[in-house]
Amino acid sequence: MSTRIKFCGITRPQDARLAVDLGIEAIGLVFTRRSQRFIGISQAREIRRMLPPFMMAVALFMDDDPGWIEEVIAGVQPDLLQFHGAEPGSFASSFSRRYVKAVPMASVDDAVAYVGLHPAASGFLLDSHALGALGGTGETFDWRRAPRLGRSTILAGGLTADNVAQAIALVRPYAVDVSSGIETAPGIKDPARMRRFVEAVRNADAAIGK
Ligand SMILES: O=C(O)c1ccccc1NCC(=O)[C@H](O)[C@H](O)COP(=O)(O)O
Repeated sequence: MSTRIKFCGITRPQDARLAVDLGIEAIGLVFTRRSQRFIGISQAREIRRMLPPFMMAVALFMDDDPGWIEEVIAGVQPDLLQFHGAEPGSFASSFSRRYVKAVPMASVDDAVAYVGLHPAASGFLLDSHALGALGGTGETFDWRRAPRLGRSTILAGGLTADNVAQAIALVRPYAVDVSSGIETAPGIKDPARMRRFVEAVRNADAAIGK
């Protein structure tokens, strides 16, 4: 089973188009207003419409107001929600949509216990940031701390074309998630880096017989 790929923090149609052409599985749209990668509903809807069947639009939130989350769901129709804050499981599952919970690895000692707080989550995005801090920083964490969660493991935080092979070999994640490692500036993706990242993941899979 090949390693799935998600490009997070997409803000421009041309970047979404290349993501489609590269055959990756998902793009992330950031709806938390504090982010430099924030995207509004009308732009997000335009990008959402460009996605072919079986490619996901993931809506990212961080301790956002439930009214805003409902507005995004109604306006964009994301396939999956992704929560990066201190949202309890009851809150995350109250939108009747599948969701992924980010695990703030800088603040979490026992990732397995943290995961247990979200029994309804479809997956867990292991990210480098601390609880309450913004993601998309380009920082890595010690991959040896990654819990073994099988198909629920999404590895994130500081991945690039240069280090993703090592990360895949060590963690064997279901999917990898990248944002700043394929950018020239926050929210501005770089076509060459996007291509190199996908190539590096494909080569890493081949090297471990995946
Ligand atoms: O991207 C943001 O600005 C952001 C803001 C608040 C919470 C999460 C955010 N991003 C999450 C991601 O883009 C990724 O899931 C992940 O953190 C990877 O980022 P990077 O280290 O830049 O590859």
